[in-house]
Amino acid sequence: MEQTEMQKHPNLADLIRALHQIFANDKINVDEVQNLLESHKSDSREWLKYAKFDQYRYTRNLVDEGNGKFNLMILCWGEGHGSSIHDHADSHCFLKMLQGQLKETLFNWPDGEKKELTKNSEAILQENQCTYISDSVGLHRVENVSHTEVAVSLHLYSPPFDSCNCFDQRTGHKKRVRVTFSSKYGEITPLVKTDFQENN
Ligand SMILES: N[C@@H](CS(=O)O)C(=O)O
Ligand SMILES: [Fe+2]
Repeated sequence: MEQTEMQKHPNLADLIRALHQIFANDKINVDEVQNLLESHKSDSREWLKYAKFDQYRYTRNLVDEGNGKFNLMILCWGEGHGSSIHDHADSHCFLKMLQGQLKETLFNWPDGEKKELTKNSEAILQENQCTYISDSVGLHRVENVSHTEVAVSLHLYSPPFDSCNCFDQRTGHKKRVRVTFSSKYGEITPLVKTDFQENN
């Protein structure tokens, strides 16, 4: 069959349809999802309505609830915004860059009580790149280290979750936090409490 434009570079609507098909199966292939997300080329006209920035912290904006199988969301990172070191509640987590760059630092799970978390690796994620993490890979912190450019990323979590653990780098101490949405389907959600703390 001839390769259509949709198969090579699905637009956001095609991408969401394809994700629904993949996640209708119980067993998912991480490489397949990662390749699909990477094949999508970011077009800000498609996601601008979800991109709600906050002055003080990164925002989470729900795009699609994936038939209960996954949550797809757009995260908006102002200059210098970053997440705490956290896990992903036993879910698969795909992070695809839509605009700008983010620094991802991987940490190992705490090794015993009151010990500093050890860094595993760090990488700068470039526009359209897609990376994957799960609790079996480790913990991470994500930061927009730029002082002049914002960043926007697309995240897919399966199964969806509404809380995860944040970790203190120096002691390894963990704390359960709820994760919430600043907006859903392009509409601001009222009374959103902050969860992850600013790092910078
Ligand atoms: N996992 C984080 C974003 S990131 O730092 O990967 C969240 O869902 O808010
Ligand atoms: Fe994360």
